[in-house]
Order: sequence, then C-alpha cells, then structure tokens
Amino acid sequence: QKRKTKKADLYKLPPGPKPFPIVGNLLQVGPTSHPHITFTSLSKTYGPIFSLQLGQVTTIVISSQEYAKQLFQNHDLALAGRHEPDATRVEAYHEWSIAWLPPGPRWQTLRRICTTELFTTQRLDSYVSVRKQKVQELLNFISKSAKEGTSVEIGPAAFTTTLNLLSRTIFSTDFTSFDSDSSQDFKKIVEELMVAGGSPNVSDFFPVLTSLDLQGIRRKLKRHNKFFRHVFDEQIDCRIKNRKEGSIACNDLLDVLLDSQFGAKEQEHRQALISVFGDLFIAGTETSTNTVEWAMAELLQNPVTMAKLHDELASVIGLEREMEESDISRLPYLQAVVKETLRLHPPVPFLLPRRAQETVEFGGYLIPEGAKYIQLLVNVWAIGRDETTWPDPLKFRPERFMERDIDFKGRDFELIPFGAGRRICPGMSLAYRMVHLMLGSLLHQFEWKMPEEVAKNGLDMSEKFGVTLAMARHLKAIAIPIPGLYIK
Ligand code: HEM
Repeated sequence: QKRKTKKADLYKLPPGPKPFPIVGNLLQVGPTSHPHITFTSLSKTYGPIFSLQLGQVTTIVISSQEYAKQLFQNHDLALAGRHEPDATRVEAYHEWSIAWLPPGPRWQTLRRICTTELFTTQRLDSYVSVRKQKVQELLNFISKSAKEGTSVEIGPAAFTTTLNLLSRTIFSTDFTSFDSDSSQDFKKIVEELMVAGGSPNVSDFFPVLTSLDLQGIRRKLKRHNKFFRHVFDEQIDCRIKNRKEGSIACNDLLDVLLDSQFGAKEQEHRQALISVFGDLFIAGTETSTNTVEWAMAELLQNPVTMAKLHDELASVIGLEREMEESDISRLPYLQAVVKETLRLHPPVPFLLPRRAQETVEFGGYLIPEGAKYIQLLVNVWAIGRDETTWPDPLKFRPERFMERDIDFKGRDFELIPFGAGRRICPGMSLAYRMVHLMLGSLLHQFEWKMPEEVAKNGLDMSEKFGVTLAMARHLKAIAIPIPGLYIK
C-alpha cells in the first residue's frame, strides 16, 4: 500500500530500548560479538518487531514467522532494496554484486544469468559426475586419515570440496586439491570476509566517519579483494587467450559472461565479472561448508540420530555402491537432518539487510521510501529457535520434519535459511545437491567418533558471528570405515 508519508508518521517506530543521544542503543548492543543472540533476547522484551537506533541507523528487526510471512507475501517488492554495509563499497564491489544491488535492471540481468545459465536443472544435471568425482576425492582423503587413525577437520575438508565444485562449474577447473594448502588460504580469506562484513562497523553507524575507517575494515577488505581479483583475473585472461587461439568453448559460466556485455567500457565489464564471481564463491562456499560441519557436530552429539541415518543410508543405497545425487529423494531422514541443521544453525543468521524502495506500512509502522538510514533485518536464527513454533527448540530432533511437511524453499516462513521472495538465494538448488551428497556420503561410508579429548571435555558448539555463522573452532572427528562396505 503506497501512501504519502506524513512527517509525524516517520517517528512511529516499533518499540525498542530507549536510545541515548548520538550513540542511540549502540552501548547496549554495539559491543556484542553475537548480535543474533542479543537481538533474539531483545525480541523477548520488545516483541517480534522492534527497533533500535544504531548510531545514525534505525534498525527494525523482525523475529517471528508471522512478520516474515507479512514481509514476503505483502511487501516483497517494496522491501527488496539493500541497505549495503560500508564493507561492500570497497572498490565499488556493490555496483555489480547480485547480493548488494537494488532490484533494478542491472540486478535483474545478473540474476537472470544465474537462474537461466547456472542453476537450471539441466545445467545442474550436466555436472552430476563432476560433483560425484569431487566428493570421491573427499572420501579418499578421509579414508587416508581413517587408515592412519588421525582426525579430520570437517570444515576445511568440506571447504576444499565445495570450492572445487564451484570452480569446476564456473571456470571448468579445480582451484585446489587435498594435497595443497591453497584452499585453506581461500577459506581463511572467505572466513575473514564474512566476519569483517558482518561485524559491527563504526562506518555503518556513523557514515560521516566512513573515510576514517576507524576499525581498519576497509583496509583489510582491500587486501582480500586484491586476492580475489588476482585469482579471477587469471582465469579470465587465460580464457580470453585460449579463445583467441581457437580452443573449444567450455560452455561454463565464464564463457556465458564473456559473451554478455555489462557496462559500456571494457573495464566495467571486467568489474562486473569480478563481482559476480566474488558473490558466487563467497556466498556459496562458507554457507554449504558450515552446514555440513554443523550437521556433523550435531550428529556426533546425538548418536541415536547418527545410527538412524546410517541405517537409512545402508538400507536405501546398500553397501556395494557409492551414494548418487539421485538417491537424495529416497532419503527422507537425511533430508530431515539437513533441515534440522539449517533450523538450528542457519548459515546466514540475518537475511541481508533490506531497505524500502517505496514507502510501506509494515506491521502497523511506516517505513519511508529509500530512507538511507533505515534498515530492516530478519533474524532467521531467532525464527528457527522460536518456542511458539518449535517444541523443545534447542533439541536436535530431525523427526520433527518427518512429522510435519515443512520445506526451506521460501514458502514455510518458520524455516527460511535461504530467505524467500524475489531475493531468495539463487544457489539453493546447487547447495541442496552439494550438502546432501557430501553429508550423505560421509555417513554412508564412515562411522564417526570424537577424538578422545573432545569426548572427555565435550564438543565446543560455540559460534563465530559474521555474515555467516561458523563454528568458532573447527570440528575434528575420527572416521572409521563402515563394516561390510564393499565398493568396487
Ligand atoms: C547452505 C547453503 C546456502 C545458504 C543457507 C544460503 C543462504 C542465502 C541467504 C539467506 C541469502 C540472502 C537472502 C536474502 O537476503 O533475502 C542468500 C543470497 C545469495 N546466495 Fe545463497 N546460500 C547458500 C548457498 C549458496 C550457493 C551455493 C550460491 C552460489 C554458488 C549462493 C549464492 C547466493 C547469491 C548470489 C545471493 C544473493 C541473492 C540476491 O541478493 O539477489 N548461495 N543465500
């Protein structure tokens, strides 16, 4: 409902803690390293829609499925703008980023390329054997550790696989291997990017101070951008050279993007490619990896659930062949384990910040059009742990998804780890295949136990907050080949 904004309405904000002059509520919530938890407890006091004054930025936080439903069903377009953090403006990254552009023609073009070229069922099907091969390399690496009796760091191992899965799909090449440390350099940089991009930043709260870069976040991100630019430039230059020499087309995303025209100048075209590749690698690697790592951590703490999953995999797939992607639809308990993991540990705890593109009345409050200093956050982490929706919410109990037909595809607002509406994650279908195949294969071929010391002291489930939510310390686990497994 578009209507004219009266000045008095602008002050009618959702309830929230009383702000102090200048700093607003920053002193109450700013220093926290876990805003998703702090905001969840504030929602218990102020309700499922509340507001905070973070320096100059008014932040409206929604924490219930009812408000999420209202947002996506009634105001999806009006609230599809992005409130881009200062971190995304480093070297004009946001100007060609699918994740940070407002939903205008540029965003539509890039998003269309994703949905029609990269994530169609046909395209995903054409990479089935590549994903199988990459997962096989992961299993070989784990077999080696199992023989030596050493533990595996689940996150870094899954990262190597995810990174190669993406680099094969996008550039038709492996970025790394299990014998090289390069994927861990990549991982370190993506991890740091996520933390830097998600951390409270003075430049965001007081845009007048941006040029001072008081926390050095811009400087850090410039270094990271340089790394990515180098990696992607190398791929682009090499492909251009090969094309000139008449090599056969790879028909991958790089070919598609090289044949498209973005921007008027060559330099702008290159900038667009770098931002799109940055988006896909940054958005696709940590999220999928973290899901596998959290799932393994939960399974190690819940041996009955792990045994049930082993049983399902053994009875559906048997012990004489590897898991295939086509098995996923016949593995309801595996699917339930993944959903339960995404409910408790959504890789993206807040959907990316929104901005109103037109004045909208939302939840009885008025959000003015294009207001530069008003952002809307959806706390997916809080929605997944809401006890009015989920009985015994902190318990890892995949059975709840066997009893109720709930999916994460953006229609059931109690479970929206990929978001919903027009900005829903475009990589969801690829993530679905990668996560189920990796996790299913790890459990189909191995039994798992915690290293003795971890078993004695308990598994550390603490979180590291950023744009994504990672385990604060990587999970280590010992693999034991499944008895009777005989794969020719
Ligand atoms: C378990 C894995 C993943 C999860 C949980 C996840 C989750 C999300 C979420 C919550 C958003 C923001 C939605 C919003 O703000 O409303 C998002 C956006 C995005 N994701 Fe994913 N994602 C995953 C994997 C991937 C993969 C594999 C790719 C691509 C290779 C990808 C590419 C993107 C892109 C490009 C956007 C920006 C979309 C836009 O703003 O229009 N994601 N994702």
